[in-house]
Amino acid sequence: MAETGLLEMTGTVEQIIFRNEKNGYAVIEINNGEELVTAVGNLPFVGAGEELHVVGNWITSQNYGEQFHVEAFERSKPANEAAMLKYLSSGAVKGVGPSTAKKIVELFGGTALEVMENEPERLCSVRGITKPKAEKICEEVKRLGGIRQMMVQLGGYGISPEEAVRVWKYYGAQSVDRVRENPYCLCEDGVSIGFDRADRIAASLERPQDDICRVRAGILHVIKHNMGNGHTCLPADKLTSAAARLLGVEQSLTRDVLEDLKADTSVVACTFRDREFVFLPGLYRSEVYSAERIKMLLRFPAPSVTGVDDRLAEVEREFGIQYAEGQKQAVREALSKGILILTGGPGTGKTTTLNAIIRLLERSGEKVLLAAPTGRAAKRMSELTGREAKTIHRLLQVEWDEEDRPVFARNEKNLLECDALVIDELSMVDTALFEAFLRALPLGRRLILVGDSDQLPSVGPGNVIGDLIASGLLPVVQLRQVFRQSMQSLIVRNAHRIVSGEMPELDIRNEDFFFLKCTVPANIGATIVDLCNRRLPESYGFSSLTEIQVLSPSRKGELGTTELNKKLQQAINPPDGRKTEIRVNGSLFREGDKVMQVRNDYNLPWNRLDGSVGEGVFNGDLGIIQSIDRRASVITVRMDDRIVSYETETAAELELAYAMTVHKSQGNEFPAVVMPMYRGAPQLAYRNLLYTAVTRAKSLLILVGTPETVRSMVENNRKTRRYTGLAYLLTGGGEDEV
Ligand SMILES: Nc1ncnc2c1ncn2[C@@H]1O[C@H](COP(=O)(O)OP(=O)(O)OP(=O)(O)O)[C@@H](O)[C@H]1O
Repeated sequence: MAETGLLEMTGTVEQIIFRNEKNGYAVIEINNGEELVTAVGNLPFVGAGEELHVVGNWITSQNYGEQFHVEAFERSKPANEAAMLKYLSSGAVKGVGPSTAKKIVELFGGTALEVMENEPERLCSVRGITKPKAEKICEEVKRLGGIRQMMVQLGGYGISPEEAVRVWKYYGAQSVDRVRENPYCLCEDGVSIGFDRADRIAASLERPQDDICRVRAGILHVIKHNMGNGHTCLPADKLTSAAARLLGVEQSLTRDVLEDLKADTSVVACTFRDREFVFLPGLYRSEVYSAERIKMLLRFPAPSVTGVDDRLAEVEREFGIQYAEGQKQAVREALSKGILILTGGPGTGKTTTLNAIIRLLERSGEKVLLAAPTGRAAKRMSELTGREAKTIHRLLQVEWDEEDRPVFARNEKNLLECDALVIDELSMVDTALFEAFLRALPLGRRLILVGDSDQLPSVGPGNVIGDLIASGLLPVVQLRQVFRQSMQSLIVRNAHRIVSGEMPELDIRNEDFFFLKCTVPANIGATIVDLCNRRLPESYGFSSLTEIQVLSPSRKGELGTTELNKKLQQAINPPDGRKTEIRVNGSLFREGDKVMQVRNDYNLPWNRLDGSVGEGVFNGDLGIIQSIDRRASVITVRMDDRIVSYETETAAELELAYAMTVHKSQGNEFPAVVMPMYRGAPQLAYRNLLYTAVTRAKSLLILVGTPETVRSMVENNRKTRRYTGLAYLLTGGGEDEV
């Protein structure tokens, strides 16, 4: 069982010190006959009294000293009467408490488990155990036995105990049979073991390459993989050829199997302009719903507000501002039409325009709701409009089902109570979220969508803002004029140059945009670290932790966020005997580190310093690690005025955040941004990415690297092409469901 370099040990589990029920992580004490050993690792369903054979390594914990880190384990039933009593008293078998355990072991000794499993009627001789109770106990023991056996058997296929728990939840007692029959059942959404691993298991079972189950799973894998890249669908020809390449089979076979997938509605196909596109059913329904709902909103618009020009003149006087013609046009459209898309680059006055729109709508008695896709964007919207703005999820009163999928309490049956809904940062809204708020918006209400269509598209699948504009069906006002006040900023001027394909000015030395030429990657990294750790705090007074943000196009490589984070952590928050550290999923966290939440977790509880409590931490939320409790594996993070505790499982949602990818930075703004400019992955060297990075900086932007990299990004106008259906479905361009 042991692999090279690993140690083995056998003993009885004395007690469970800590256990995470969800992922099986546990801290236990093992008596190996000589001493009590603390062991940590993935030990699902392990109970006190069980005999364990563990394989792993000794590790030294700063707080707890030597611990045995378990990589793998095997278990056997409690070996003697004492172990049996310990096992049954521990509550491992539901319905059996310590006093019942004592009575059972007194009667049946070391054979208690066999009796419980095979002769439940004999249990009735124990006082207090009725026949139905005995049957229940028997079922529970069988279930536990089944889980153990399943874990051992699936372990033989390289499936970890944690993954085996997911398989069990999905397939129950049939788990092993299902995997043997069709290893690709592991790719189902609820199990989520990747296609590659399922394929290796299938190969070990000598399943042929052209096995239909394999081809089906391969096609679905290609679609899901592309969804991860933002597509909601794929052209059928591209899909079948990519799947054929992946699987090493003829395209004629993937074409045939695609027909089967269509026939049993595992996928949906649609023809747009003579080309067939393939969707997963959920995304197809989502785009169709959104297109139909938009058409309905256009057909049943909100009532027009009259006399806009006079009212606007009043607002101009109040705000002490002269609105430009484009802005006036936007206000007129917003008040006279049911839907408006307001778009424009930085400093073109979108927010200033929005403020007039909100003021005028409120004056005519409309109730206006404001929302944005991320917590940060909502916060910024609140600050700039002086009104409450929520995340879209919060607005729709999200809850999460067992599979962690969002379920919105606000929907077509429980509509939003408002006259107008304003959504900011539309470029970050993906297909599913767009559908969600359209479902909750009553007909006859106003919808104002604001965003910059040149920003990077949403992380999730879809190209909502692009498709809505491209459809030509909705009123769009594009603001182009940059106001003098904003023009003073070289960041804004250069952002506009970049978006129109011109080289930004790199030689100006006394404004807010600097370019530091550096041609060797190691020097670029060192310069960035020095800027963040010393030069910018000294010269500008920026805080390294909270005000300076390093952005990089990529996670990988010498100048990717992973490497930069290590270097920045070492410089800004170096190891210190007084600071506790912990390693989670290979990442080292230390007290005082800057971290980021990397996915939306609406159930994560927090408390404020003023004692108020709530839940929900969002993708992109930044914080500082306040304390680390290694024994309980808890990391406590302060995010603005909220304190959030992460346990081992949720800590996987944290990453170091001295550096973050440009994609992750969307919707955020930082006082100072520093970014490497060095040739990297060509698919990440493009104009929108540079534009998005530059527009994240409020007061200072420093690019470090080669002008050639800047040039190649500016010149590469490869708009990230996304295959989506919304624009076609809106224009009804001859779509035809197959
Ligand atoms: N009509 C106007 N006259 C004078 N100044 C204006 C006008 N409209 C906007 N501004 C000023 O231009 C600057 C940028 O405006 P605003 O913040 O509304 O732009 P934005 O498009 O929302 O920018 P960003 O996308 O960067 O947030 C602000 O300082 C604002 O006061």
